[in-house]
Amino acid sequence: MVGRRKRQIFGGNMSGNSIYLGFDFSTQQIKCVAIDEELNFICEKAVRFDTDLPEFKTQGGVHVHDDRVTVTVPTALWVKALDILLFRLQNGLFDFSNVMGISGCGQQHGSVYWKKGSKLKLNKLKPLASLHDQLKDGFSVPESPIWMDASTMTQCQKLEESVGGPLKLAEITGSRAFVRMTGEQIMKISQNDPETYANTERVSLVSSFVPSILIGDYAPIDFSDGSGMNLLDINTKTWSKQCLDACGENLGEKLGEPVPSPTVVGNIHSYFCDKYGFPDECKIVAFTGDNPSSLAGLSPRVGDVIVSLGTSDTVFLWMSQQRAETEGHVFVNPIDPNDYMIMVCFKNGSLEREGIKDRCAGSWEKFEDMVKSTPMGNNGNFGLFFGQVEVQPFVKGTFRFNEKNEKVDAFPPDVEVRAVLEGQMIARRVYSELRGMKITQQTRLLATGGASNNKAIQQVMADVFNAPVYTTQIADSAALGGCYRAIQACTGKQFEDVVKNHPEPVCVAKPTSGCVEIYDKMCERYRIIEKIITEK
Ligand SMILES: Nc1ncnc2c1ncn2[C@@H]1O[C@H](COP(=O)(O)OP(=O)(O)O)[C@@H](O)[C@H]1O
Ligand SMILES: O=C(CO)[C@@H](O)[C@H](O)COP(=O)(O)O
Repeated sequence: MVGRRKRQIFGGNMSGNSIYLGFDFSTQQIKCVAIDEELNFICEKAVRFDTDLPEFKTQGGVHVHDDRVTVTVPTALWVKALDILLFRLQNGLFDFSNVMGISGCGQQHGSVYWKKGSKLKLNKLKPLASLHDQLKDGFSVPESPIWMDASTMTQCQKLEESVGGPLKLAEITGSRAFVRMTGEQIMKISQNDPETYANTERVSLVSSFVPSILIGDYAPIDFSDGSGMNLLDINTKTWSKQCLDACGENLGEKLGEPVPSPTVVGNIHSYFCDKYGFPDECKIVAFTGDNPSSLAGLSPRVGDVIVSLGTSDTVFLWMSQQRAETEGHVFVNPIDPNDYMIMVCFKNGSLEREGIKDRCAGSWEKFEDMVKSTPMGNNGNFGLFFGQVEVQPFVKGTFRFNEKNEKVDAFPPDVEVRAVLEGQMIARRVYSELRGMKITQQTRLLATGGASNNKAIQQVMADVFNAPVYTTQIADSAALGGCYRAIQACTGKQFEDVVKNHPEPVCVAKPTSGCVEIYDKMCERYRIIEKIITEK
């Protein structure tokens, strides 16, 4: 929630102030938050892929292919979801006529392949037909590869070799090669299906695909989400020729020029004015990645560390300097392109917790009680749960060790629920520390995402990191970040001025006495266990 939630009803903008919308196209759903320039909350709406769009047959928002490593989303699903979301807002009597700016974000790394001729389709959108009917045949690759995909090991190797190794690639693009990165995904298509690649006139990220529909033309990729592609030189903020050449012929032309994140990319297309009542002058601001957008939506203080618990778990912070590492990622900062954002990402987040909740507890309430009933350190039991191949370590499977460090096949339910939380948070801490994160007396952990209001998760996080956990009332900081960034770019205000009414986060969990000794040792143990399971 932003400011005081004084106007929760649609059409609540009685003052006639300018309204700003923030969209979040994340893994399991799309969301929209509306606020005014003073940051008063107006409304929010969501469309969930599995339940609201069952015809696309997604599970957890995605299609996992038979090989278990290819993971995609039908591009047309996102197109249909956008119309449904706007229709739901309209049906709730939301008045679009004061919307002066829109921005937002998309799940990172996912790519969209526009077929030759699609630019014209975008230009000519007509309000009498749906977006889906007009655009569904506009994609040369109908299933967009997304961040959960792990099918590009060969391409990772090739890209690293082509620039002189993993560290060199990290120096140029902010990350060594990772299977989910967009450059590697594009390389796979250009190698395996050159005809389809040649028939593609534009490659968008999820984050540049949505504003392309909104302006009815190809919208540029922003520097911050562009940093998650292994293609952008984060030092010069231009595409790296070496990387482009390794990934596909004429790739620069298919990507278009990247832009700073706070850039107005065009006015809204008449389709949206005629159908929903947006004003002609409504500006569309470049969208960015969902994690960079959360950085904006949480408006952190120096030293704050953000822990996002969505489908993926990520840990990130704002940095004014960066150093290349083979762990984690450096992105160009979404608010100030001269600064950076440092991040580590874990694929097995909410879906692993949810599976164990279903199997061992039945409800989140029971899950919380079970975690509370077990001691910090779980009496020496340690578990790592990788239902999908993890980002780091690059491993799949379930690994349970008892207090004698013997491998066991199962834990009692209450041990299992604590084990998943401790194993996850310890891995998040170890990798954040490898990436240079330092917890000091001043550090606040700002928790966000679907799982961030779970009391047990908050407490385990506070104990493992030895830092207090804070939340804000709107858990969807990514969509909110879209609103803030829209105000920043549309009004030309400094970001600090935009967020001056941003509500102070509230402390929800403090470290328990004795946590340091327990979890410092468990972090050491994690490193040993990780070696054992990766060597195997
Ligand atoms: N009370 C809860 N405790 C823990 N996790 C929860 C709770 N409520 C929802 N979640 C988790 O939140 C996840 C969705 O988070 P969200 O940030 O909305 O995802 P995304 O943005 O990736 O689509 C779900 O997969 C679910 O497991
Ligand atoms: O791959 C990454 C970040 O590098 C993921 O964090 C995606 O950006 C998906 O985000 P959520 O849907 O889990 O928020």
